[in-house]
Amino acid sequence: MLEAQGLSKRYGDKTVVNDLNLRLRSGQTLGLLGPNGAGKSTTVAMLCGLLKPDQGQVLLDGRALQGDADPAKRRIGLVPQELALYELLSARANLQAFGALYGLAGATLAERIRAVLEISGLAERADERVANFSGGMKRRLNIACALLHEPDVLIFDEPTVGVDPQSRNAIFDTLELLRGQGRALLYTTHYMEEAERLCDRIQIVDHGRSVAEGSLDELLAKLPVAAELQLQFAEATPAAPGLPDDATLLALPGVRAVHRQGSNLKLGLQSLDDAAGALDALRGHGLQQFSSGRPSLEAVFLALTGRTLRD
Ligand SMILES: Nc1ncnc2c1ncn2[C@@H]1O[C@H](COP(=O)(O)OP(=O)(O)OP(=O)(O)O)[C@@H](O)[C@H]1O
Repeated sequence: MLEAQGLSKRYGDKTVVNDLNLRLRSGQTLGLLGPNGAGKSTTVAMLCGLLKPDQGQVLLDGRALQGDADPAKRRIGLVPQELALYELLSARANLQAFGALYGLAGATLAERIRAVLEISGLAERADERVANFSGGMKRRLNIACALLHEPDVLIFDEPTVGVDPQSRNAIFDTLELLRGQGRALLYTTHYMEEAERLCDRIQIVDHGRSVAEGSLDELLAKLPVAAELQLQFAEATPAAPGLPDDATLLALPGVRAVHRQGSNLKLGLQSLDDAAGALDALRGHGLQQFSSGRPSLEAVFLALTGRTLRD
């Protein structure tokens, strides 16, 4: 539905978005996952026509968007990272103001306000001043504003930053509802757990470039290991008494990678079945706890960029 082709943006001599392609499909959530400063918000601004790309174009159903004044932009809803609300007005008055901006009025606007208050779980607080709302409630109202004009494409720029768990779950429910309605969703985040949980497809960006795109299973299939064993020791692992060195660990059946960080040791395994043998070799030595399972997106990011998402 919404497609970006070869988007690039430079600030001075720094290229912050570099030849980026992406595609949003109806009834699907695409996660744009990358560390702080990867270029996600800049990409979002270009997708919405708020920022002119230096190169590339944005297509909506195959037709190129012509910047900020293009009427087709009405089909796109943006939930910006920065809250854009009138603190001294009530939630309802905020929605009336945003609805008027979209050209909604009268009974249509009243019905849309009722519907989005319901979706965002704010119906009972509709007539309270926004200044009295928690951070999570403000976020939910921010989302409600973007839903007023029933856009086909919805873009969420890190909507859960600084949000309490209850509001975060309400936001996730809203995303699932919108996806079920056949809308195309883009969700930017630097929380890989959110990308894993919410997104049908995930595009990993780093330094403005797309480094991988696919479903979670497709991305995990890029890894040389199919499972991980994580162990925590009482002391930093180089000092733990008698703990085997990397070469010894790599000689164990199915062990393909060893990563040490502080008192944590992580083994990449060919299969989950190899976890028991590796664990036997590591018992004692001050082992405090362990867990095993399939690798996370973090492992994909590390394998592709040599860094962790939180570096
Ligand atoms: N107007 C601007 N002028 C100069 N540099 C900018 C401007 N806007 C963004 N940048 C730089 O571009 C890079 C990408 O920023 P952007 O906000 O797109 O990243 P992001 O992935 O959204 O990060 P975050 O998760 O922290 O919001 C950063 O290095 C940022 O400092």
